[in-house]
Amino acid sequence: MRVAVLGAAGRMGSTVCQAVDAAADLELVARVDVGDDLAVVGEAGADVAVDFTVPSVTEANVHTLLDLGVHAVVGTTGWDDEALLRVRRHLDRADGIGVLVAPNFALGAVLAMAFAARAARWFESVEVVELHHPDKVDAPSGTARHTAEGIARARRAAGLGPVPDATTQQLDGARGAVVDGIHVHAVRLRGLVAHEAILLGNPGEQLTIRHDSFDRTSFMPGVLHAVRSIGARPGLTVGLEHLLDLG
Ligand SMILES: NC(=O)C1=CN([C@@H]2O[C@H](COP(=O)(O)OP(=O)(O)OC[C@H]3O[C@@H](n4cnc5c(N)ncnc54)[C@H](O)[C@@H]3O)[C@@H](O)[C@H]2O)C=CC1
Ligand SMILES: O=C(O)C1=N[C@H](C(=O)O)C[C@H](O)C1
Repeated sequence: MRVAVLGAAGRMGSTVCQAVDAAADLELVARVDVGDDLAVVGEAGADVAVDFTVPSVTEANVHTLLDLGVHAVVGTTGWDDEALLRVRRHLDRADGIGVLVAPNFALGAVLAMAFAARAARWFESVEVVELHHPDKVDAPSGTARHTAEGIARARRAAGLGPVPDATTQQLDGARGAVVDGIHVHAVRLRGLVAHEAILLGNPGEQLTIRHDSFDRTSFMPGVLHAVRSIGARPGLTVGLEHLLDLG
């Protein structure tokens, strides 16, 4: 299988290039970074392109890949419902092509999100705290947004109301961002890579579900699994959980 990497000079892109290079069944045929023409992906005969670029360009990259007939595995964050809908519509005209948009490829992070959604219906309170390196450009993390959305969906399905919160006075931002009714807090600290804690509370007890990526190699098994699987999954898939039978 022939693989192109977009954002190849970045922290994630360079790690993906190493992982693809080291995989006997994959061939790295194009390394693309800022200023390069995406046409090289088609010229190199790539079957799949992996995108770890920046939120401001990732959607345009995916549309170009679809025009080139190349499957896409996207780890870049910053996607909203409108952008996903535009890709879905484009896919209607791109027969047999698959696109995966996944906010986190670490298997432990995907499991943490699944566990949190499973636990959510049994707890009155829940908040999400994400902690990252300070070079990250978006907040809250894509993972935290996806986590909060999964929790909110599970709470709605169980008929739970809003989380309790008596706050009537606050400094702006003191209670974090609110994603689908769930409070999400973002920490940026030198030395960190990517971490998330989901705090679930009931009278007299707390459950904490925590995941830590200490190194970007943690994302590689999930990325390679997606690269190998996406060709058999036409259309748009959001979240690696759907490729791991956890969705
Ligand atoms: N889904 C997941 O498991 C993970 C997702 N991420 C996300 O991946 C993205 C990248 O993260 P990092 O590698 O840490 O960032 P980074 O800043 O180290 O790398 C981004 C790279 O994209 C390049 N780039 C910018 N515009 C481009 C364009 N138009 N075409 C091609 N390349 C372009 C930059 O020059 C840079 O080399 C972020 O959105 C981050 O949140 C990060 C880690 C894991
Ligand atoms: O920017 C990062 O580093 C990460 N971004 C993703 C996110 O926003 O969720 C995944 C992981 O947390 C690392």
